[in-house]
Amino acid sequence: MSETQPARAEDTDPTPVAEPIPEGDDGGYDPAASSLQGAVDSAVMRELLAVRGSIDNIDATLVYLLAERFKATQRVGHLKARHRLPAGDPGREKAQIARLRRLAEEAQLDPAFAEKFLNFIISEVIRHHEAISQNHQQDPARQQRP
Ligand SMILES: C=C(O[C@@H]1C=C(C(=O)O)C=C[C@H]1O)C(=O)O
Repeated sequence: MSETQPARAEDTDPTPVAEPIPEGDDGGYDPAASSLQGAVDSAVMRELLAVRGSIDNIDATLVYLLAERFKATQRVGHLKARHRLPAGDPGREKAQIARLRRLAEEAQLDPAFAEKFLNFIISEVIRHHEAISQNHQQDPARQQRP
């Protein structure tokens, strides 16, 4: 950059930018990995792999969705820690579970599974909130506001 040119945003912006993932770099993931390779008819294998392509897309979406959900619940955790609120909120959970069970029924998903899945996530969230609260009590000044 010459002395006379104004600084560009990319020269001055301190926000770290993630390295772009090179196209086609799937971390060595083999979508055709299977213990059935060679043991099933090739047409059946082709159909299986085609459906598995959709499953892979759905699983990737689930990871992104969960990452966003945990970002949101981390914010709730910091808010609760700052205001000394309890990690869990059973009243809220009861309402969420009833709602998700209804949605699951509409979507032809087993409502018992939907409830188990939500409870599994919530228990992890509560664990995070307890840790955030402990850290906050030990060192309130170090708590960042995400
Ligand atoms: C995220 C919260 O904290 C806990 C986790 C919840 C969740 O993961 O949905 C719901 C209620 C709380 O037990 C909250 O209070 O909103």
